[in-house]
Amino acid sequence: MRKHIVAGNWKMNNDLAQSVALISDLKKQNQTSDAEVMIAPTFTNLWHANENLKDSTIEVIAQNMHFAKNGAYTGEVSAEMLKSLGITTVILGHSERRAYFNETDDMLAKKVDAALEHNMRVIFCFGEELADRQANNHEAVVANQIKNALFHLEASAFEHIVLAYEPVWAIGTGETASPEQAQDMHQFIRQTLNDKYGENVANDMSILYGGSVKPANAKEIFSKPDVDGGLIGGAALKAEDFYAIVNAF
Ligand SMILES: O=C(CO)COP(=O)(O)O
Repeated sequence: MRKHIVAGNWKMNNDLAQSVALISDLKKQNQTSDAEVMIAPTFTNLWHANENLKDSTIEVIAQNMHFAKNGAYTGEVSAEMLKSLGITTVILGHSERRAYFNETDDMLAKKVDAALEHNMRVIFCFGEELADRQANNHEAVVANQIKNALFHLEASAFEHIVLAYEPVWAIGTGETASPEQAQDMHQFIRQTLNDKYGENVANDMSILYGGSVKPANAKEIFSKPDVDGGLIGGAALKAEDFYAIVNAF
């Protein structure tokens, strides 16, 4: 079902003490919007974060996982391991994973399959680079990222998927897509889903925008009809800023 979602991606930030402090600050915030709220701490902080937020309205989610059940994959974490902590949602395909850790569409398709096999929800990220947009190729790039990793799935699988459009040129740069650019792309994404799976899948899909969302610009971005929420990086590291965004709906 389509809903408002605001998810904080902590990336590789916050050691244990900082994470404990931020969670304590988050618990003091007041939510006035209907958004579903999530935070994605590092693997090392998942257990305590989840224990601390069990009775709260904040869901603790993972930033990544491997596609295999277990085995000789040094440094990796599986769906079963996440689920053993009570984590049932995972971010997959973030542009930093694609750029710095060579994650390909094929690999992401396997990760999506593994997450769904374990009854997990996936926040699937994609987005074009600056050169793609300058070459007016952004829609084709995004359509391919979605098709290559997700279009082998049956329509029913999309109930467990949230999409996150994050233009690479807007991540951590302070430069956001304009609300109109976000809306245009989100509409295109919904149309792409419609063409393949029909109206129900397209209309029910929650599509998040990510890339320099801040308290000052969240309201305008979230006011667009095809923007269902945000994936927040830098501004998710301060409880007040994060909740200003959560409450921007
Ligand atoms: O990559 C992002 C969230 O996943 C966005 O990061 P920033 O909000 O820091 O630009």
